[in-house]
Amino acid sequence: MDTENKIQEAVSYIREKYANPPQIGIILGSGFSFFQEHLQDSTVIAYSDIPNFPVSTVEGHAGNLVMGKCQGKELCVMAGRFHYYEGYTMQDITFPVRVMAALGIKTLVVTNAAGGINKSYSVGDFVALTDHINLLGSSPLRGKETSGQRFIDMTHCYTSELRDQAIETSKNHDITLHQGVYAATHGPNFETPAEIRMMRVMGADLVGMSTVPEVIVARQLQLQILGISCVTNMAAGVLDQELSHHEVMDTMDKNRQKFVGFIEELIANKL
Ligand SMILES: O=P(O)(O)O[C@H]1O[C@H](CO)[C@@H](O)[C@H]1O
Ligand code: HPA
Repeated sequence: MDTENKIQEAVSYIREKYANPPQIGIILGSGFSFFQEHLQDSTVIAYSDIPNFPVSTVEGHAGNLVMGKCQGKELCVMAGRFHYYEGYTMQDITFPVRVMAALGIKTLVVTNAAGGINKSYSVGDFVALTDHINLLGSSPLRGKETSGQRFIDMTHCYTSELRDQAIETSKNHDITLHQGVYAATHGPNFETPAEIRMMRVMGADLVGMSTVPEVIVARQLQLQILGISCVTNMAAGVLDQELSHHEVMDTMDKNRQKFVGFIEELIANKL
């Protein structure tokens, strides 16, 4: 079956469960899954039930597509994302973005947990992405079968109006929101201090193991894109301490309330 038919199969299944077309898609990063509880009149659909969907294998990624309302808007929330390091292909991990676009979203909010490379950042800060560096070694648009345009422009990938609105909104909340460049690495091992020094020279402010494939496909589909990272730890070698997924989850847990107020206001007024 080709990609377009697979997308239509998934869309039909989701529409049977929840008829209202979503306006906004949100991908929740590691530890962000709690946000699904903030949707009203929601329908939770397990990824394992959706035709052609991959399933989550990472702690902190629930593995549900949650359709529902938030601040009067219709949302499609991915509580759990897919990473290249889980062994999926680039096409697999970005398939849900194609499905959300086919369901009708016009805006995609991509969140993630990331390591802070920029030494002016602190653990618990948030960052609105201005750009990214793809160190994954591949693109989700690679392949003989082209689903959509192949040579897409990446100059204005992250929508500046959405970023400006996020910065404005952050002023009403007890959060620090920087602007920065996200470097995506293959993972799943964390980086070495030497790799982090290299990424700093390249111009990266943050590092993580996701987001970029989803953003490339969202850009191909001409969605408006807002990328928000939580600095869950300082990147390897910045501090004299080892990194762990436990620390990543712990930081997200401590900062979840701040994030909810901020994102809800953004959804209500700006997205
Ligand atoms: O990017 P998200 O999914 O938020 O998760 C980040 O946190 C995990 C490492 O702790 C990695 O999967 C990294 O990419
Ligand atoms: N490196 C890569 N991915 C991450 C990190 C990190 O330091 N923190 C959270 N996700």
